[in-house]
Amino acid sequence: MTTAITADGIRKRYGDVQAVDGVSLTVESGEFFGLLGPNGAGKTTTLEILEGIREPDEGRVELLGLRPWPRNPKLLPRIGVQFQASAFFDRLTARETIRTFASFYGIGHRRADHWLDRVGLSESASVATDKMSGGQAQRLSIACALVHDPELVFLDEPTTGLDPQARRNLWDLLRDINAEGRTVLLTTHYLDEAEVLCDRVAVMDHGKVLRTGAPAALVRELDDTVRVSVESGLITAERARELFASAGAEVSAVEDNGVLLSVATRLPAPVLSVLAEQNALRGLEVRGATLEDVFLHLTGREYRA
Ligand SMILES: Nc1ncnc2c1ncn2[C@@H]1O[C@H](COP(=O)(O)OP(=O)(O)OP(=O)(O)O)[C@@H](O)[C@H]1O
Repeated sequence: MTTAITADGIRKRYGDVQAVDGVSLTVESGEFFGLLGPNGAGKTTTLEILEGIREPDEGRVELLGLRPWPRNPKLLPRIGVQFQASAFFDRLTARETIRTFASFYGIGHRRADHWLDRVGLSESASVATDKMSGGQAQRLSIACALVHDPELVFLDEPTTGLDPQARRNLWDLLRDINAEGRTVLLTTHYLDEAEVLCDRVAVMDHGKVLRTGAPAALVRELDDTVRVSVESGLITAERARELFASAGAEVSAVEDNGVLLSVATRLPAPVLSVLAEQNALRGLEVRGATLEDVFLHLTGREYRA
């Protein structure tokens, strides 16, 4: 495998805020890689530095073996950067927009229209960009990033604000783009999105990468904790702790957030017996660890997108 992106010790400060604080990562060619973290974690700043549109205070970046900063004209045809939908010209239609982007690369109308079709916008080609739905605008912005067939694609929170169906449709499109051999680097604050799409993720918080790995591997490192939850109000957390202790049920946490009483344990059977004896099983859910638990474990706090 060849390396598509290398970042070594990148840092960026805005006034008092250390937005990126020593990020190093490597993305292999063909990988679907996610920068994952809550709002303000430093994902967008990291992405902009990787893309070569923002200069880091420190550190070194290589894309496809080349330095992206200062702007490198040899690199531009090989990378695709998704702009936020708000950057479109309001009065242009979807077709005029993609043809405009295509013209920057000397690409003709046929190829531009092909990309409209690829993202499912052929039928909305005559709609002005300011009249498009959020999902349509996101798909158009992705088509504009891909119109010159780049081998490396950067996407900044491509599904934010979309309804669940529109998100799933976009996931299919992103998977196809990657399956064609393109390297994809995306930022997201959705844990489920990272879990479903990414070969590997870098979990970020406060400008640092806390851990990098395949989502499933990060979850496995947690040693298979299972979360058992029931409706809140059936039994207090304090009483539950006492009963688990006297029944010899090993639990690592019992929390009540007012909606659910959740128990983290590696052995769910005795926990379930205790709850059953107390007639406290209403709303029962048992689930294995997820990336949410990985974040909790790495930062000591609940994930808030
Ligand atoms: N141009 C800027 N000037 C000053 N501070 C900034 C600027 N851009 C970002 N920041 C700050 O830097 C930190 C990291 O922001 P960044 O946008 O990189 O994070 P993020 O993880 O992408 O968050 P979000 O999901 O909200 O976009 C935040 O505290 C943010 O307020």
